[in-house]
Amino acid sequence: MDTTVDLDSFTSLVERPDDAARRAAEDRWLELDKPRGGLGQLEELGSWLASVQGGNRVRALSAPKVLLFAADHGIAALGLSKLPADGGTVRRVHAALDGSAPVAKLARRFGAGLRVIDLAVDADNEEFGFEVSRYRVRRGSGRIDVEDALTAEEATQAFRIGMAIADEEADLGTDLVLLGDLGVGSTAVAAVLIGALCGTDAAAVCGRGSGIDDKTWMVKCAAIRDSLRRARPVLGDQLALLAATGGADFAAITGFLLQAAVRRLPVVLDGVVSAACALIAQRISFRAPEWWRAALLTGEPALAKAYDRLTLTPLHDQQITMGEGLGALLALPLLQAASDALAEEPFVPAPAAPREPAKLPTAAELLGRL
Ligand SMILES: Cc1cc2ncn([C@H]3O[C@H](COP(=O)(O)O)[C@@H](O)[C@H]3O)c2cc1C
Ligand SMILES: O=C(O)c1cccnc1
Repeated sequence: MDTTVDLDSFTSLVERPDDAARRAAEDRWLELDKPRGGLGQLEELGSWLASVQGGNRVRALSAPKVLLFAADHGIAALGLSKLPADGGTVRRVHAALDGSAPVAKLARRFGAGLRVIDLAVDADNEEFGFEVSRYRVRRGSGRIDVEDALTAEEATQAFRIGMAIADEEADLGTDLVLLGDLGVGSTAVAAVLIGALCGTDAAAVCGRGSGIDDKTWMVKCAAIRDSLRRARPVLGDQLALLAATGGADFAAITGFLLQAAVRRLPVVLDGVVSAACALIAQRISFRAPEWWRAALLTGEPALAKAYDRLTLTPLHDQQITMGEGLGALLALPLLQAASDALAEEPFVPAPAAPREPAKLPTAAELLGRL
């Protein structure tokens, strides 16, 4: 694999979504059998889908997929999460894989694929199998309040892996990505990146993450403060920033978001981790955010700041606070509804598995029971 990445190239490689397609969709809304504006915010959402799909026909979404980027973070060793630093991420990855995690149940419900990508979980290489861990960059990451999360080479490698995943998904025909992340301590790392990029202090970006108490919040806040000091000198260099105070998941998501925009693959962002990466990606390509939608606010103060900067408005407000792509996935029915309403070809669901016909009693049998 090439070991360098030309960030400047994204400025020209990322194009704008198709404005003519958006205008055609706006005209089509007016022709449909409904009052003007009758589908409310779904109309703007459908017009956005038209612009990212391009061309003159909106296609009903048929291959949405949740991508969960998983990694451990050295800073979790300070005890700033409700989940254990030792084994918490491993358990969440298993829950996503065995179908018990809420995101896995909902993905089945909504007909979305689910792919878990282990970038740096603190586990043996064999823990989750080849498909999940084939892109693993390292095991865990450095404690960003005192040392770099990654080496420069690892940051570049993770970034390129994210790009490769975007290419794989685009080539597979995935038509919408619901982005998620999984990792103990990740909200602290995201807060550092967003705090650094927005020029705020630690208290303004430190949230409750997995549901921490006041005492733990203070530990987390001090860790974010110390990490912010390490982030500021490298603010002008996105890969150096990802190496110093990010992680392999953050670097991969950033590369993924940019290459997804190059490949015209629309993405729904989830919580504060995807927002931190989106903010970094925006600094690399100012046009890229036009390919993304924000799913929700999770209560993390850093998330609201990031979406403000990105001028993205959350699609729903269900007060989900657990990450793992659940918020992004909950936005899927809205996007499906928008694309179904606008598409000229009706959506044809895959046939359900044949069922045994119900055996109802005959009238004579019923009478016989009386
Ligand atoms: C039972 C439980 C299940 C979870 N699943 C995801 N998270 C969430 O918590 C983590 C981020 O928060 P922090 O930065 O505080 O560690 C992520 O793994 C996120 O998915 C969970 C949290 C809890 C308590
Ligand atoms: O914003 C998030 O992604 C988030 C918030 C709380 C807990 N886990 C994740």
